[in-house]
Amino acid sequence: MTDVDLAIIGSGSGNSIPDDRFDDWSIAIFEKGVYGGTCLNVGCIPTKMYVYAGEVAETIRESARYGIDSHIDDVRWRDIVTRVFGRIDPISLGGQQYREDKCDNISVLHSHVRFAGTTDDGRYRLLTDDGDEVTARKVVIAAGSRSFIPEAIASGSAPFHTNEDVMRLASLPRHLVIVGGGYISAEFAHVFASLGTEVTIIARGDKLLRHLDADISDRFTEIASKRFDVRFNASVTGTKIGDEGAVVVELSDGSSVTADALLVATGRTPNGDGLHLDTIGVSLDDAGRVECDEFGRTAAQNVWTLGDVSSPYQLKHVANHEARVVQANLLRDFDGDDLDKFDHRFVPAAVFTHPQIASVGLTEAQAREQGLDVTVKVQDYGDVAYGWAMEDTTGLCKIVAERGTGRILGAHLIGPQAPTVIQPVIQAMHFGLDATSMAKGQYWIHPGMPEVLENALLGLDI
Ligand SMILES: Cc1cc2nc3c(=O)[nH]c(=O)nc-3n(C[C@H](O)[C@H](O)[C@H](O)COP(=O)(O)OP(=O)(O)OC[C@H]3O[C@@H](n4cnc5c(N)ncnc54)[C@H](O)[C@@H]3O)c2cc1C
Ligand SMILES: NC(=O)c1ccc[n+]([C@@H]2O[C@H](COP(=O)([O-])OP(=O)(O)OC[C@H]3O[C@@H](n4cnc5c(N)ncnc54)[C@H](O)[C@@H]3O)[C@@H](O)[C@H]2O)c1
Repeated sequence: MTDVDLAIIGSGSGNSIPDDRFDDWSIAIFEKGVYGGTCLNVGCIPTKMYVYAGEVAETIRESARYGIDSHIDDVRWRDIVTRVFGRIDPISLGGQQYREDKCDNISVLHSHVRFAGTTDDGRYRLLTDDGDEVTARKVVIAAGSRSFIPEAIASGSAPFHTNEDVMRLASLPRHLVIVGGGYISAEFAHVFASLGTEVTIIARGDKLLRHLDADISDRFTEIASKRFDVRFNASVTGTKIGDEGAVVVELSDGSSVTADALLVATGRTPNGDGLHLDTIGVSLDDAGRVECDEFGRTAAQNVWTLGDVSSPYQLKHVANHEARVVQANLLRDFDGDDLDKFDHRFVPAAVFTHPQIASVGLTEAQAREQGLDVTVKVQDYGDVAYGWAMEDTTGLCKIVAERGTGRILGAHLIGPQAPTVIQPVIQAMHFGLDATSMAKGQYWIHPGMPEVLENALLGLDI
């Protein structure tokens, strides 16, 4: 049995907690999977490397519009896979080796771990599947989330993929069917279609990216419906293996889709259910998240949590922010009155599909539901100089603000570089800058794409 000052469950954002302020703490990091967690290995980073390859392919395809004739000779899938993971795998391994070989105060245990109550002197008992027992004075639960697989697919006979393995397929599928109409679906549909795969999306509702502002989800749904075969209002009732190993996905309307591969992108389940949290008096909420307060404290003394396992926002920038808060709080008293708080006021998000999408704050519908006096301006990308130069016909920027005060309530963009273009609005909201001051109180580089923001702000009826 080993005794440590701090146990960290999960090497994603949890791995960023031990810095030099913790050099005299003994620390155990538990990781049952690949070191570095979801974002690095099977999430944000590799997906965006594929998205970039997809963007290059799309640029070539669209080049004739600008008087440049070009064509794609070949898509070397194996080389794309090698480029992506040839860069990522060494980073994961390097991070693991740094903790194992260079941090004398840290041990890494490569196993699933769970709680087993407390010792007589109040230390937390942690048992690994490998048979190790560790006791800890403080614990950080940073165990992330996993793909949710609908029962009809889990119990079907056809093989399926998730984000864990779809980026390492042996060859580029000719036809990919994706179940789900959210983030992961929108990003992978773009990637695979760009590289030449025929894509079918199975969506439960009548729109894609339904959680976004209606103008954005409507626009994306319209664009995606032209690019992919989208089956709306359809659920999967079963799967089977067809001729020559094909995947057959059976739908609630009696139809079926036959493809080479099936990708499941139907949300992510927090991993708190595998931790035996009842043994330390910590509960999961109705969504399966580890319950905590705004400081990251669970109901158990000196047990903290952060990221996908407990957060309503399954986003890396949120997990990282929460890790910084918990890191600062670990160095203080659990019951102190000087703890840092999670700041979830204006959490931005982006979907790296085509066109790119970014949003922050309230949708127009949410602002109206709150009874606010709302003013809205939708500005087309094509009406500002750079969007016009690109001959953009689909991009839009929507700003939602409060009439009278000019308080910015939300911003929603679909169009080239939307996740970059939106950043000044995120900053304005965080620092309390109103729409008029933001529009008129600074220069906007002409003819830069952020002029789409300037014009939207100026167009508000405040
Ligand atoms: C395909 C995809 C693309 C994404 N793209 C983006 C993006 O572009 N931008 C963005 O902001 N977010 C993105 N996300 C979300 C982002 O990856 C997550 O929000 C983030 O990685 C969560 O970090 P975390 O530290 O909470 O969990 P993780 O990084 O998942 O780390 C948790 C770790 O805990 C380990 N673990 C779990 N249970 C145990 C246990 N009992 N014992 C031992 N180890 C355990 C797991 O193996 C895992 O490695 C994406 C997610 C996916 C799936
Ligand atoms: N760019 C990014 O920041 C990024 C990219 C990818 C993933 N992520 C994170 O990962 C999370 C998970 O992504 P996701 O796309 O899996 O989830 P999601 O919540 O974005 O979308 C899930 C989709 O699956 C559908 N669905 C849910 N249950 C279903 C069922 N039983 N049968 C059929 N359809 C069902 C939903 O209606 C929805 O369309 C996201 O919520 C996001 O937080 C972020």
